[in-house]
Amino acid sequence: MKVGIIGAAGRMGRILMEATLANPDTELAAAVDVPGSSLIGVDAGELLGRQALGVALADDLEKVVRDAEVFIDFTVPEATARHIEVCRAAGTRLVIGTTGLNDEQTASLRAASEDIAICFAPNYSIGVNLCFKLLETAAAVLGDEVDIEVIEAHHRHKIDAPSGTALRMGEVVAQTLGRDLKECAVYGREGRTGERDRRTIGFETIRAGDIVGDHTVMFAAEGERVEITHKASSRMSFGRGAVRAAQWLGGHQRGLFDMQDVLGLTGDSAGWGR
Ligand SMILES: NC(=O)C1=CN([C@@H]2O[C@H](COP(=O)(O)OP(=O)(O)OC[C@H]3O[C@@H](n4cnc5c(N)ncnc54)[C@H](OP(=O)(O)O)[C@@H]3O)[C@@H](O)[C@H]2O)C=CC1
Ligand SMILES: O=C(O)C1=N[C@H](C(=O)O)C[C@H](O)C1
Repeated sequence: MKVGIIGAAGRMGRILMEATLANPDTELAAAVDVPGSSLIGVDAGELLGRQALGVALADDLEKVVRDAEVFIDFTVPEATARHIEVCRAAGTRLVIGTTGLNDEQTASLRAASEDIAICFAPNYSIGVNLCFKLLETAAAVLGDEVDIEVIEAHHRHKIDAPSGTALRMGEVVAQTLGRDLKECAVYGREGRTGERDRRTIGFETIRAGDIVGDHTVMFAAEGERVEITHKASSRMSFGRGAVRAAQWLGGHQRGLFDMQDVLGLTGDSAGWGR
């Protein structure tokens, strides 16, 4: 399968190109980064410190959108919003890893999936997607008798908070408990906060050094607590998952999916794909 990478010069872009090259069933067919980048025109192989691959870094998805069967986009929300429209017009499939999309951008993604197949997930690692299922079980068993906090830590370069994964974890728990995350989320605390309301779900964010991505959901009762933790130690865990999603998307013409669909973990809890 011919795969194109958008945001190819970024932290994840480079990993995604390596993951595409390492997979015997995928071929790196295109690479795109931001217009004006000094790396435009450079061969993708050179970007990776390898021999030339014959794929020059393009400055606009529109120029190469027909060179690949599926594109993988890990960039920024404004760029992803445009890439969705370019792929929609060309009929090209899209795997999206970008986090921090606003409601309007998510709605346009949903609309585009009426014409093309899109996979949209805040985290493509197998471990985090397993954690989403474990969280459903924990929330269902522990119910309203516990205080729930989502704690995440990432590298100092991350520009959005809380992480997309933390928000999804909160959504999974809230939905299992019949709560609306928009109404019950508390983002950080400071000053005279008053006693904790048990129906809230708290979020704490750490940004430091080179942390790849840590997430913990704490269910704390009187006398005991349960913590479900995932720690990513390599971005390749996300890269391999996204390339797997790209392959899987090849079997679909249109529709909105997430990594739970790719892994066959789809249950009752709604992901972004439903
Ligand atoms: N779903 C998942 O599993 C994961 C999701 N992510 C998410 O992926 C996104 C990217 O993360 P990361 O790789 O660390 O970030 P980086 O900043 O390292 O990479 C983003 C790349 O996209 C480029 N870019 C910006 N605008 C455009 C544009 N209009 N067209 C093409 N390329 C563009 C940037 O260029 P420049 O820097 O020059 O602006 C940069 O090279 C984030 O939203 C992050 O949260 C990250 C890891 C896992
Ligand atoms: O920006 C990152 O690095 C990551 N972002 C994703 C998120 O926001 O959840 C996934 C992963 O934790 C790494």
